[in-house]
Amino acid sequence: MPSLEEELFPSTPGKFKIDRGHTMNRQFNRCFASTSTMFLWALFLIALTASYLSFQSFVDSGSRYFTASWGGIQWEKQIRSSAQIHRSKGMSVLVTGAAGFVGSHVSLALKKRGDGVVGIDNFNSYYDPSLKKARKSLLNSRGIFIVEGDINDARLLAKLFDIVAFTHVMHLAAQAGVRYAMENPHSYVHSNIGGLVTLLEACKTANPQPAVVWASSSSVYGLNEKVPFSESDRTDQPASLYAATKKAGEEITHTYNHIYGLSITGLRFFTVYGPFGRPDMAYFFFTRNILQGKPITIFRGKNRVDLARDFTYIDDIVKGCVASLDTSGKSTGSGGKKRGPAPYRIFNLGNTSPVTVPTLVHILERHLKVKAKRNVVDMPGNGDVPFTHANISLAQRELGYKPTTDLETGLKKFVKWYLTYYGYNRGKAVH
Ligand SMILES: O=C(O)[C@H]1O[C@H](OP(=O)(O)OP(=O)(O)OC[C@H]2O[C@@H](n3ccc(=O)[nH]c3=O)[C@H](O)[C@@H]2O)[C@H](O)[C@@H](O)[C@H]1O
Repeated sequence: MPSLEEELFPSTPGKFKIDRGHTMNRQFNRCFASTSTMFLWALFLIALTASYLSFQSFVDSGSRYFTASWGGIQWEKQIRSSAQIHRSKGMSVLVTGAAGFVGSHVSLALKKRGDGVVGIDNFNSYYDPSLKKARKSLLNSRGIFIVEGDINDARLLAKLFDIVAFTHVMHLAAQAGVRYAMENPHSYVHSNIGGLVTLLEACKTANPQPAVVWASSSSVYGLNEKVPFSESDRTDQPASLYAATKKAGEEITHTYNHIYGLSITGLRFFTVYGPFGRPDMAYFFFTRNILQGKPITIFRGKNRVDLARDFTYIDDIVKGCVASLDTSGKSTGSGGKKRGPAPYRIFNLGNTSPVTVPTLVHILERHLKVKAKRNVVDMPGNGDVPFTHANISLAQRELGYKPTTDLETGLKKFVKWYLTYYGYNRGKAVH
């Protein structure tokens, strides 16, 4: 039997030099017995070549069609409408990670006061994407459009800056989570370093350049023992790859500020929690386990010392983010060239009152009215740090940042949201 290739390309040079025997020759002779058959074959080959070439150029010029669902007149219209500013001296902000925890809250706050907001999010499955879709629906209902795409997609970013002259970028897309970095180290490099550079390249090239405010992390303080943590403290002893990529982000943004005149503000968030939060964080999955009657594992530090975090409520973080955007100052570059010095700032956004993990569990038990099944173990060497504590005086001075929600109040709001969102059925959360 002739191969498919032989059937379609009977005149391929070389093919017919091979003597395939009598049967083959008979078929060949039958095929080309008349001129009209040959003509039809020629037409067929021309059509095949033409469609192959046009397919190739389609693939080359539009590989995005195979990887993402963006583009088109309707799509651009939605972006323009979402970016529209509805207050005087308002801004148009590109929010990366807009379907994420902090991203969705910041987007809503900006939109509420009349700023233009366009979101971008890749809706990855690091945690339940249905929660991200729910946040997206909420944002859509307030007139915020979220582009489904990746910050590593330079063509998409260029297109967005083509459509809208964003005045600001609120960069919150990242691979979060301290302990997951041991499982999937490359996802941290991909998002927190590769994605950041791709985004900064787009920002530096944009004309006008936007001011960039982005999420660093309290984890950059790593093994620093001087408390409370101040922005001028050592940050060269990260305890996890997550922390290392955030620290790298601070250095990378510095170079873009230095070379291209991008206005940069890095925000070191301290364990942010609240409604619509991240299910990979302890307060969130402790709640789920307590309601489901499952045990929770509480890590304990050296010499049986409790671990503590400067838990910071989402609304306080949002105020810090918005104030950072408002005070960011302008980028000075254009056409990829620096025209003068631009601001480079780093702020702690914490709560300034660390609470131990066992206390966090007590508060949850009280709000949930269910007793936790505790399993206390020594802190594994998984990237955790024993405590965090923010000095926020710089943010207070420069941004007017003043957190107002303590853990007791914040967790009460979280639990209320959790029970409304997931439901509560005799100790079983419905997921
Ligand atoms: O501020 C940040 O920059 C980071 O904050 C957050 O990290 P963390 O402060 O580590 O929060 P989270 O995981 O909720 O653990 C809280 C506490 O529970 C303890 N913990 C945790 C898990 C467990 O099973 N048991 C336990 O005791 C654990 O040892 C810890 O003491 C963000 O996730 C991270 O993305 C980053 O933004």
